[in-house]
Amino acid sequence: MDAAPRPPATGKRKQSSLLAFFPAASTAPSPSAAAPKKSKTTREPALRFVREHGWKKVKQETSSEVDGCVVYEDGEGGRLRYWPAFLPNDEATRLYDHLRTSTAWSQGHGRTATSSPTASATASPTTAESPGPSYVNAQGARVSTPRMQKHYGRGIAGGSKFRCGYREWPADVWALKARVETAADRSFNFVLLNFYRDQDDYMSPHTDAGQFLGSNPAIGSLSLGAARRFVLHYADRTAKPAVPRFELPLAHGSLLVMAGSTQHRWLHSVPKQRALAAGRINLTFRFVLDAFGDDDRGIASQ
Ligand SMILES: O=C(O)CCC(=O)C(=O)O
Ligand SMILES: [Fe+2]
Repeated sequence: MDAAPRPPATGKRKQSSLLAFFPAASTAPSPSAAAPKKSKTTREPALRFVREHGWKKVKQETSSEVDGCVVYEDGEGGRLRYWPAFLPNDEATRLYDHLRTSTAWSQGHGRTATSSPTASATASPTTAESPGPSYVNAQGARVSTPRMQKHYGRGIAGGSKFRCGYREWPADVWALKARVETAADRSFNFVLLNFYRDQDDYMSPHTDAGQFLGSNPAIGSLSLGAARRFVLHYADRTAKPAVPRFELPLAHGSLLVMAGSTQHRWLHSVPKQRALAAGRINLTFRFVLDAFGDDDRGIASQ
């Protein structure tokens, strides 16, 4: 029996919370949900445009620390840096297998009603996933977050409507954080792990915004396992003639850093993807601002 049921396939879901995470109000780890499906982790060819609107490849970056970075800018202050092979293939495979089996994954519930993407991309947060009991979709059905999650690091409290307790970093994730910080040239104090068990798990269009992340947050996003489509949608859906869209397949062992004003104008998502032979784990490293952090290790540590 699958203890982590899928949301019902009730058609197209209206989207765009300002935060795509939130630590689950739930739940015991589910052995069946976290159980390996297959662990095929082949590296995809580097980078492919489906359509290119807005984002331009500006340069191939090399540094003494981490080579092989491709930089994209949207001309409006948004900046992506992508390392297709940030981790060696073997290491990425070991890490994927280890995190998949050793993490006490839980499945979140709860996303408040959404507002229009155009408004949400620029206004203060009015919508977000929250640790409520369930998410009521456009068809009125109650569904669970369509992936498994875990967070480590800084608690979020102190006035934010998003709350979670401090959770101790496992040594391997802490070590990874240091490497991502070196590449991104930023400090991080929080990580969210998303486990997409198979082709039916996904993440809806959203921005990684919220007062507790500051106005131009840098997000370090490390991918392990099956390459999934990472789609950026221009948040202004009234834009003519077409909604600009940019797409990267995030490769096994790759690192993507979103920075500058990216979160103001672009929604991102990981859609369902047919014919996938494996799961995927993504770690998004963030920096939670002091005013919203809560280091009281007694709070909601799980
Ligand atoms: O899985 C991914 O690549 C995206 C994760 C993400 O957008 C998030 O955690 O906010
Ligand atoms: Fe996100």
